[in-house]
Amino acid sequence: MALKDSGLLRQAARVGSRWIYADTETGLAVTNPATGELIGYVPNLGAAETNEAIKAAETARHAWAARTAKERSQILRRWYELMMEHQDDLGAILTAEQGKPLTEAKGEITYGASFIEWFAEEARRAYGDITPSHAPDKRILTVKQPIGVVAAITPWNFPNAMITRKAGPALAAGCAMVLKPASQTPFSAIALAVLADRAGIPDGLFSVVTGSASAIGGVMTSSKTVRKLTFTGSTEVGAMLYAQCAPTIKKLGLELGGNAPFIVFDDADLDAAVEGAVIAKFRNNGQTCVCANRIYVQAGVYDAFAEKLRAKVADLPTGNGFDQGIVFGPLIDQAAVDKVAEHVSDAKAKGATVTLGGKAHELGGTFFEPTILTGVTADMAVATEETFGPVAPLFEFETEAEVIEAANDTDFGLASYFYSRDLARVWRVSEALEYGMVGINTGLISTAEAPFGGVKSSGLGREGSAHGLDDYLELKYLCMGGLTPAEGA
Ligand SMILES: NC(=O)C1=CN([C@@H]2O[C@H](COP(=O)(O)OP(=O)(O)OC[C@H]3O[C@@H](n4cnc5c(N)ncnc54)[C@H](OP(=O)(O)O)[C@@H]3O)[C@@H](O)[C@H]2O)C=CC1
Ligand SMILES: O=C(O)CCCC(=O)O
Repeated sequence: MALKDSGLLRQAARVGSRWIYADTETGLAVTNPATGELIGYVPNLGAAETNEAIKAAETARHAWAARTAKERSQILRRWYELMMEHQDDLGAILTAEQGKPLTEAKGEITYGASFIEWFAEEARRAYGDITPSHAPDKRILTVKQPIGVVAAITPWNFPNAMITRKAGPALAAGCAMVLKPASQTPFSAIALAVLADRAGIPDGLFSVVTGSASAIGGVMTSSKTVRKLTFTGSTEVGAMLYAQCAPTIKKLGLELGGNAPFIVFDDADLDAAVEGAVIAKFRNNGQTCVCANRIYVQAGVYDAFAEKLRAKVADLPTGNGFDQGIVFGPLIDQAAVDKVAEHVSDAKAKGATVTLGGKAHELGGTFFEPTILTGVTADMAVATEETFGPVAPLFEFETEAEVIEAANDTDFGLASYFYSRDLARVWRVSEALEYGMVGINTGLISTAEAPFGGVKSSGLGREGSAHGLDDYLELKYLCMGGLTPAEGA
């Protein structure tokens, strides 16, 4: 891969103060999902190296937390600037290992960098407070302190931004982080560690350990030194990690699966709803936890919406993410293709109609045709399971009450969306949806300024926004006694 700065593609893991290089015999191969070509190797590390990284983090964190918030802020700011300076190379590495089109990959770098920028600013705002006291000789103070060593496990769908959304607040708060990136996309994480070094982030403060998920995760979850685990990925693995963390009573941040409803009411601006559905459904080829998974359209506009969406999506090209103008890249792997194909065939078998796509793409590999299904009903797998692929299932509904009940009838509660121009309905529906996030007349809700997170099986905690910093801080209450009341009081 031709990069402007070839040092960013490093076939090595960052463990404490050292880089451990991969060899081709024992290393893990990383391939391009669009072509199957080998990109390189990362070391296959396990328990010993994870312990080493945790120890280094525990050592590094004290001096880091003792710096002024402004000093931490300036170093994080430098990290952000380096990410932006190297946006082209970081985008190219991301497209090579993840598959998303280059423009979208560079967009993810801007998005990822924005978390470092935001938390560089928030570092200086970890305010405590003073509460009116219950006794004349006492004062009640609250201070916020860094939680300590944080372990992070991140997925392949956003190989940059899901890391910075965690590392930004952790380091801003004064914590140290040990990260295990997804095995399919480790080079984006490693490039971040290279830039962290260049930005002056001290040794041990941000380790990237590649290798066996169960060995690394086992040490992270059982370590008494690790005080918080932050994870983005499947609900199944998240629940397992939650259980593994129980004996050491860690704080947990879990960003898990979703089953987002996208509701179009009769009174919606239909063209805007179609634009929003394209973004909410097909961003990253349907491989995000906030992707619209169920599209509910009111009976009066169902046919018109279905046709407008079909016409719009039919024009969007699929191919290698490095080719000009591509909108849909490959899916991450064959398992993803199989799941998408299963959901389509299950829906067809139960009576749905395929109005666009519906099968593996003629390009072969892990490419799948963007697909639209009409006549979809609640008994189909697409209604209850996250497809994580480019399938838009359109359900028809009659009343607001009916669609709210259907939208909430799921174990998940991450993102939801609806389109309406009726102000009273906007409030009613916003309040009735049992979700952590609601997009109202928009299909794109993600930004560093907003609290990202879910309820129910979609997880715990919030990332981004001012609340995102609090997830890496502990509240400490200071009760100051023995204060002599003023004479005569
Ligand atoms: N909420 C979200 O954003 C995401 C949701 N998903 C959902 O999950 C499905 C499966 O995707 P998948 O990539 O397998 O997601 P996983 O949850 O398996 O992977 C996410 C991360 O967890 C790690 N991991 C896996 N098993 C363990 C373990 N036993 N202990 C510690 N860490 C572990 C993975 O490591 P490794 O890569 O080494 O296996 C990866 O870093 C998708 O189809 C989608 O539905 C997937 C990705 C993101
Ligand atoms: O899929 C995810 O895990 C996160 C979605 C990306 C975003 O919108 O921030």
